[in-house]
Amino acid sequence: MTVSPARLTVLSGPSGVGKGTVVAEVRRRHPEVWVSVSVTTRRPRPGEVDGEHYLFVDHEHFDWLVANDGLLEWAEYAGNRYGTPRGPVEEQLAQGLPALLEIEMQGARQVRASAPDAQLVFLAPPSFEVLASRLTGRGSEPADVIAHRLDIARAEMAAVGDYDVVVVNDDLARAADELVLLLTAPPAG
Ligand SMILES: Nc1ncnc2c1ncn2[C@@H]1O[C@H](COP(=O)(O)OP(=O)(O)OP(=O)(O)O)[C@@H](O)[C@H]1O
Ligand SMILES: Nc1nc2c(ncn2[C@@H]2O[C@H](COP(=O)(O)O)[C@@H](O)[C@H]2O)c(=O)[nH]1
Repeated sequence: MTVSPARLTVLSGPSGVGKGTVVAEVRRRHPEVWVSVSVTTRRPRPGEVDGEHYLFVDHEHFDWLVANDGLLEWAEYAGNRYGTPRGPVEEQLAQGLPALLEIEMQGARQVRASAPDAQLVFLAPPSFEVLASRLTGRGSEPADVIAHRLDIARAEMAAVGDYDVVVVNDDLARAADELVLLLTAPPAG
């Protein structure tokens, strides 16, 4: 895969749309694609590995990272906090290599404000009903958390105009194809 010159790409979209699944498919095809590992105060789900899926930290550690400018962006989402460690992303970009963040909307807006050249990609579901069924079918959250995430999803879907590109995740292979193209496209301008 020939990647574009140093470029920060943000993949965002409602919980359950398939961001993690599409990124995993892209990395299955192109293991060299570098994806940031976020910190979170959320508890690990069964099967999630510390340092691989997330860096799982307590609230004190998260506060310390915020106070010491250790996060490129961070947000509170559905009762937990999530953030992108600044150092690894800056090191990647400083080497002229691309970096991919998989984050929610508040964080995407912060990246836009601090890095206007970043490419913001919105992963959209084929319909709200499909989104609800994917989130429920994943079986990782109780019903009240799913309802909360779907409420947030309504606001996120309404903000699609904030993004540079929309990729519809109806078919996994095609959505992955589109993300690969975006990661290899030269920066606009
Ligand atoms: N194109 C697709 N077709 C059918 N099912 C899909 C597709 N993409 C993802 N899924 C399924 O949808 C569910 C949610 O996917 P995933 O966990 O990747 O979403 P996510 O956007 O990363 O969620 P979160 O933001 O909560 O981490 C999973 O069960 C996954 O297998
Ligand atoms: N602003 C940020 N959002 C992030 C980050 N890492 C993940 N996320 C997003 O949080 C929600 C919930 O994730 P889940 O793993 O609990 O389902 C989802 O939209 C993620 O994309 C981050 O570093 N910053």
